[in-house]
Amino acid sequence: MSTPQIVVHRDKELMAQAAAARLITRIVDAQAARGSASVVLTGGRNGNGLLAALAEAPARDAVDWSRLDLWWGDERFLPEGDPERNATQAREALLDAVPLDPKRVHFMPAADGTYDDADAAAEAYAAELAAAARPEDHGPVPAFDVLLLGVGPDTHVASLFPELPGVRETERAVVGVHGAPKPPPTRVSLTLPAIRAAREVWLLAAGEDKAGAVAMALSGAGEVQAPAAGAYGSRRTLWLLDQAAAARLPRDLYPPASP
Ligand SMILES: O=C(O)[C@H](O)[C@@H](O)[C@H](O)[C@H](O)COP(=O)(O)O
Repeated sequence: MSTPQIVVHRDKELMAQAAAARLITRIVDAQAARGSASVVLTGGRNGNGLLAALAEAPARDAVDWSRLDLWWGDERFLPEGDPERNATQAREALLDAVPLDPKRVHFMPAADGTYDDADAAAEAYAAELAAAARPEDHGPVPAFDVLLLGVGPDTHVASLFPELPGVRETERAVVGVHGAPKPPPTRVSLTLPAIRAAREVWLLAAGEDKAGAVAMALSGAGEVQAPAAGAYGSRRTLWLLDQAAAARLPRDLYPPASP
């Protein structure tokens, strides 16, 4: 478990641009060290804002897109191409604009009849993750280089909501989620143990409606009540915030924001 580091940016646009620059560097470094890199994407405005900023970043061509594995932290269990699917939004923000290897883009299953329900889809995704894990990963999912998470105003991350069964899961890597308070209600999500297999976990939050959630998760709350508190990487846990989302954090937790 790594102690959270907090970085506060002036506003959400700067936060997205700085996170995109940071992600480019991390991918390039991982590709230089090991030949490829793996990133887990999140849904939501801030995750998509990061992808859109990456699409605009001049340094994006430093990434070898054909040697990047992409996974998802969660997905809304809807038909392929639905505008509310995280995959559809990620395609629009970035993925359709860069030369990825389709074999390395691991979409979560869609509600297209292949799987009976979100639980069966979750099981299939867990099998895909297990097949990609190498012995040195020491577990049923790969040791992702960077796993991105948006933080909800109720402290949810991926589709792990406070007090729902998903956040209590300790065995399975992926679960079907039913009755999510954020629509749509049926989803597929990585669990906390799968999230914690990542080398680096980056949590993104912007806006005043996130200030309470950020303060709660970083002030010692339990992960069942505050799922974001249980999201950390084996080497690094980074909270990337704008000033509004950081407003209720004790000032001694982070250095002043850039002007
Ligand atoms: O499928 C989803 O909705 C997400 O993966 C979810 O966990 C999201 O990241 C948070 O709700 C934050 O969303 P915002 O960045 O839009 O606030």
